[in-house]
Amino acid sequence: MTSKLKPLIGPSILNADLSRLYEESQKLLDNGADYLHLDVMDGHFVPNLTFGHPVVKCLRSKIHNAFFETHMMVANPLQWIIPMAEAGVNQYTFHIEPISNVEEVCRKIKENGMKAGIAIKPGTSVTEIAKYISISDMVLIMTVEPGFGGQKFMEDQMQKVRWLREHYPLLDIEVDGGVGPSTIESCAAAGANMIVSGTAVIGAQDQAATIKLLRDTVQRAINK
Ligand SMILES: O=C(CO)[C@H](O)[C@H](O)COP(=O)(O)O
Ligand SMILES: [Fe+2]
Repeated sequence: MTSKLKPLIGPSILNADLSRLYEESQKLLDNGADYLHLDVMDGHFVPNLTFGHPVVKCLRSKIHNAFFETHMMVANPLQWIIPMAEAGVNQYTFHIEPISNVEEVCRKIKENGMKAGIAIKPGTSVTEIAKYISISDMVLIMTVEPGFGGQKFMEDQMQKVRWLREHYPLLDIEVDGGVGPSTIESCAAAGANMIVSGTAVIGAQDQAATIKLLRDTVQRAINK
């Protein structure tokens, strides 16, 4: 069967040496990353703080061509759309849990030239997000509680990925949290095609080989 689904690997720089954000990001791209997953936390939606649009803008000034996804773990996603678009973000992925205006947020993201990704935490049902698929470009199923890198992969979230893939054969489905060589088979078999991997890629002896392994595993599952 031919399919338009592509395996895409987007390393997260959350657990990298952020004093060397540009060097670490460029190294990931040189080692085969398809996009960069930039974790933005506001200390409200999640109990942690990372960085915001000023830092993304600085990174964009040094890396011109790569696809930037910001994973917005923020209480008010509407607030940061214009600053992130101006900073050069390509895809703005936000959580539906804290808001009731998902349609408005998706519309504004697109009006500002970005793709709209919608995300759910482990405790949120997949049916909650399914109603917004037609107005979004991608769905992110979190496989850890958002807030910190280096946590254990939650296998029970794969039922959501399976359900989505069954109902939406060509949807871009992303998984994020605890994903690496030991958990990629499960993600790929369930139907995820966009793979965020932080600790496993950043800490790998051979980043290029690890990224390739993740991509090849997803490609094999797509080919089945
Ligand atoms: O959104 C996140 C945490 O909220 C990160 O993207 C995620 O945790 C990636 O890091 P790791 O692969 O180390 O789990
Ligand atoms: Fe993330």
